[in-house]
Amino acid sequence: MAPISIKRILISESVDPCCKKILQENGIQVTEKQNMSKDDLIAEIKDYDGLVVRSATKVTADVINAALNLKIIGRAGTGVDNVDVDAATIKGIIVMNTPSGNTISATLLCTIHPHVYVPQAAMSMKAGNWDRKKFMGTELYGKILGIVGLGRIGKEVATRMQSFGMKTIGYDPITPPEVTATWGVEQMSLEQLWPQCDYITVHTPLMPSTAGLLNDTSFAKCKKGVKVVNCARGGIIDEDALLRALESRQCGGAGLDVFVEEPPKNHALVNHPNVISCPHLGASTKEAQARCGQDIALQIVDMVMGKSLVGAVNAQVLASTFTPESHQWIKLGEAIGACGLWPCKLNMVCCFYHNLGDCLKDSSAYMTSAVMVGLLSDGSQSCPNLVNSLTLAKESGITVTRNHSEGLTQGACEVEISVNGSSYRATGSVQGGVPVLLELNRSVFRQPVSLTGNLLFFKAVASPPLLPSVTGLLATAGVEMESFSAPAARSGDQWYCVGLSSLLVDLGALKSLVKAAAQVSV
Ligand SMILES: NC(=O)c1ccc[n+]([C@@H]2O[C@H](COP(=O)([O-])OP(=O)(O)OC[C@H]3O[C@@H](n4cnc5c(N)ncnc54)[C@H](O)[C@@H]3O)[C@@H](O)[C@H]2O)c1
Ligand SMILES: O=C(O)[C@H](O)COP(=O)(O)O
Repeated sequence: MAPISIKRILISESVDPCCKKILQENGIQVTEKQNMSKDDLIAEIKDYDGLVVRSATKVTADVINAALNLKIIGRAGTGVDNVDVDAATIKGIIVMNTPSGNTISATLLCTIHPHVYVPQAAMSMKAGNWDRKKFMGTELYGKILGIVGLGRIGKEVATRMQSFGMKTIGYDPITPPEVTATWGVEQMSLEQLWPQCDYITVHTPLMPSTAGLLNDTSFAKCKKGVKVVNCARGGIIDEDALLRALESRQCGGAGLDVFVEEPPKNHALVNHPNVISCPHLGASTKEAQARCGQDIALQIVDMVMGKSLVGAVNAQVLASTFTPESHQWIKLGEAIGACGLWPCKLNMVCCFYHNLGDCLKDSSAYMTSAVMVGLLSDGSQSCPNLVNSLTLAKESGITVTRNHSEGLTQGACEVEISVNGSSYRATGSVQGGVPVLLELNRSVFRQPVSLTGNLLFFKAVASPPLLPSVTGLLATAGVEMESFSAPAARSGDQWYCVGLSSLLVDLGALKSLVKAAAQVSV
């Protein structure tokens, strides 16, 4: 990827000092200013190329639009729900997080469970009491824990709670049941899960599909006295419904680290005797903060040097494609009303899913090879946000099957996408930190194709004059061919990939030579 010039960064929250140090050592000026009001931030942000935040800074569209030079928003932590990712993407601003930095700390907090009333007992003793009857707890041994969201934290919570003798069941729309079975979590539908649980803990991001996941209706399906934990994001458990359930004793207790409004103005939940709460402390350990601070600084430095783009939850992808059925060239960017810029979310793959899903479904447009490119660029197991992308894909009616089976080359991932009854398949892997495409719709490339830069994919009948014809055509369009990746097979319809100096303004120029085409800028 091309280097990005970042000269000045604003850190607007308490981020570990190593972050500032690493950035400065790499020639970036750093200003730290905490507790800014929205207006202060809007006035301040104008001068910076980068912004580093935690969860308290609300990086709204107003802030983003006031930023004249902003190129990167770094989240030293996991959740990016405080950043308007769409607004950033539309302005071409990369949003990146450090998704693994605080996993263990967050896990720690939610496993310190309200099974005994330790905080209340401690307060009572500080008040000079010795009350051994009041604080009767319950064992975890033999109890059933329902884990909603089986990603990084969900997995760590499961394995720890199993060590207390709990049976762990769960639900996740993306992490496959056979995967969670290997770490002892039996998956089932939420309908089946609610009535079985003695405890429920949620570990999903806050998204429209997870807001109010536990609500009046789901509480009613739970065992009387169920205990719940929310160390993920305020609002995943509906706060009003939780209060009602606590008051009716349908819910026997809650452990809350996060709130819809932080700090909460309404203290009804915090003050409830069966609630243990913390002021969003899931990531508040020295180790987690050091990791997140270091990770975000190094990720930014790597991006500035053009080495790699790690942790980006959005990426600017310009793509267009050709629909062979209608024999019409369409620019999908325009189809989704974004002038060729895909307003993607949670990795470029997600833009294909989330924003294109409806477009593809409704227009029965040809599923683009670009989709697969997007997938493969995130296709490695190391891609932390893939699960979220896949969630959104599913919501858009696109089925994605990922296969890391033994039949594949070491470390390779095969992706099959079904939409509108058609399937498309690609195989790729990550080599030297760079995602590569190995095979596209049965065209096996002679050399792995690096999925970086401006790429044109096209399907054409293999023939010796193809390369000179394409080169000539590109030259006429004022675009240089920087690389050419051909398939191993030399006959029939094959997929090719060409690295371009810039994307073609109009893919239609290729119409006379190719049967299908798509271009992306990664
Ligand atoms: N309290 C804290 O300080 C703290 C610290 C770290 C993370 N968090 C929060 O925890 C969340 C989870 O973190 P993670 O690192 O485990 O993320 P993750 O991306 O590894 O896992 C999230 C999981 O949720 C699943 N999911 C998405 N939609 C779902 C749905 N509708 N139902 C069930 N599952 C669904 C995803 O498929 C994924 O497996 C973060 O998004 C963040 O908001 C809080
Ligand atoms: O999503 C996260 O990483 C956690 O909620 C931590 O947020 P914080 O960095 O504001 O503590």
